[in-house]
Amino acid sequence: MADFKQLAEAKVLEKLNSEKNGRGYRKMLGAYFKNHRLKMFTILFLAMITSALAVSAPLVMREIMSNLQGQSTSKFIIWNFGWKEWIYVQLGMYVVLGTSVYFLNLNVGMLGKNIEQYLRNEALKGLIMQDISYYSDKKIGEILTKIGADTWIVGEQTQNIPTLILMAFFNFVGSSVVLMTIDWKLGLIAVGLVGIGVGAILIFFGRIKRWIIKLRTTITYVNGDVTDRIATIRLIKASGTEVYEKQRFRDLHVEFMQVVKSFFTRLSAVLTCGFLAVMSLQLIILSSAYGLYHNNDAQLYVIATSFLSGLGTLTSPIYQVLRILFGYMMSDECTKRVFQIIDAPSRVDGNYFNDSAKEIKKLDKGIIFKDVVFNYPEDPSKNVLPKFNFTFEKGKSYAFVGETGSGKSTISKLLLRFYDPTEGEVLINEEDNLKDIKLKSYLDLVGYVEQEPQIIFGNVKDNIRYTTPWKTDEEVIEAAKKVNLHELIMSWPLGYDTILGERGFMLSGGQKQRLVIARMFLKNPQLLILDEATSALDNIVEKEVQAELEKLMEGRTSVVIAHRLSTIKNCDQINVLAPGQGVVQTGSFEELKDKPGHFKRLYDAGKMREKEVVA
Ligand SMILES: Nc1ncnc2c1ncn2[C@@H]1O[C@H](COP(=O)(O)OP(=O)(O)OP(=O)(O)O)[C@@H](O)[C@H]1O
Repeated sequence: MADFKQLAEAKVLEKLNSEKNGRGYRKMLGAYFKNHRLKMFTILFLAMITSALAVSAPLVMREIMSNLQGQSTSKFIIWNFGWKEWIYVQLGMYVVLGTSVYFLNLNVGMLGKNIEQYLRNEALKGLIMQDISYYSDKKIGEILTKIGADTWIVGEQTQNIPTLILMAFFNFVGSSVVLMTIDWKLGLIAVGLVGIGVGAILIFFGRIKRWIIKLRTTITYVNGDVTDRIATIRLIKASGTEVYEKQRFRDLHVEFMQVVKSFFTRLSAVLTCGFLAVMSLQLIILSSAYGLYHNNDAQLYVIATSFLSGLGTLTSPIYQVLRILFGYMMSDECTKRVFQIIDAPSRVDGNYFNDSAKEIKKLDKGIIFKDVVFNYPEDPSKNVLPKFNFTFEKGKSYAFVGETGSGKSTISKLLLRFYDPTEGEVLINEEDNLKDIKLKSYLDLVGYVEQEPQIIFGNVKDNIRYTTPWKTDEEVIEAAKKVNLHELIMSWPLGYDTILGERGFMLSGGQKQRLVIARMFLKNPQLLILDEATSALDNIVEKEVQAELEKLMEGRTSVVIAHRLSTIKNCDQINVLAPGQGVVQTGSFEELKDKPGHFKRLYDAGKMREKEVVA
């Protein structure tokens, strides 16, 4: 656990050093209001009314008290008001105040939620547009914390911050004027003391920022860890490590609670100081009032009551500034964290918004890897594919085999444009650089089946037509029949409307893979990429699924990546890769199996296992 503390500390330092780069809360809110001026003015207007009415309450109170004391009958514009009339004025003010408070709450409530939703949408857009390498070094739980909790905090605080700022300002200015009008000497003392209090808070809060960063970093780390463990629940269940994990979670939260405690110790200290300052202020004002007017009881009574009522509004900025600063710092930190996602540059631009990029309608020629060199951007010093020239002719099937780590899957990732080549080009239809075309138009022509079938949360129908949502129910059923899934699906009470579990728990490995193949039948791609599509299946199921795949491959350009040589026997060309060397052997299965070299070694090594299947 010690490394966890170091990590949080290191992150805080890194954050404080790179602070200037992030888009913070103020900038975000400013940009939002620039596009929503009406909303901004409505909130400003309502806050002004609310605060004007709140601060003028002591003035009306003074009139009521003076009239009750029989001191005067005041003129209000043109009428002479007695104490009863002033009470009606007060009641009328409450009605207007209530109405403006209602609409103010409604507007800022909606503002908060709109901002939360805006940030969440932008972050999700950023995540979807990211290239695959973005996910290599990030925990899903950490990303979810930013998308879920951080945007929520910004939304919640936004409901309070703009109103609090306006209220603090209007309350301070308004009640200063009112109190000075009532008695300038006492007013000056009160305003001066509140000013000193607010200044002290501002100085203190500069120091609390570090703790806010630490708090968010720590909870993000904890959430990342928890999500990661839940995702590997099978490993925990299969290892019987439940008790160990329970203790681990507890330890993790002990660390978190230590950070929380340090934070709240500091926050409580400043809140207490604020509270004591407000209390002392009342005492100081009352004593000063007594000192100034103890000879005149009636005046002392009027001034003391109206001042006490006004002091509440004058001192409220102390609490409001505290809440503003806390909320602002929290939101600023959370906004910066969300913008880390939104502003992260993607290494691959799929030309989704580039209207001048070419659309590919058909794959009517081959695909060429021209002088392709590839190193993963995550590990740029390691060369995975040295200079590599290769042509995938239209309609032919190509297999890539080789020992683990030789770069087989890398070829499929380059064909899918998960990555761009470090050097060289991938040419579609033998002439268009994959980097320059609209990626979606190309991917619409590509089918991809990988080892881990991707089942989305939803019903069977929607899963099968995930890439082709316009296909009819009949076509979906036809595709399911082709992969021998129809009867199984119909045996379920809800048939094709059955919801598949979040990660497809209801299906066996072979059934999931069949469902993905049905998806491909429906998509009818012109280029098919099978990356270890059957390697997670046992021999018998593999044989069945392999038969479905061979049906699917018929007449299409196919790229098959496989460990089990039985699955590539019928491919037109087999290419053997060696780590860091690229293709070291090429030929048909029959040509290569007896020829001394890499393939024969692989073949001989797997012979015992392959024998029953290949024969
Ligand atoms: N995201 C990545 N970042 C850095 N290096 C990677 C990444 N993915 C793969 N590699 C490295 O690239 C090399 C080739 O990986 P690749 O997955 O293409 O091998 P493979 O032949 O498909 O292996 P296997 O048969 O085990 O699936 C390996 O050394 C691997 O460690």
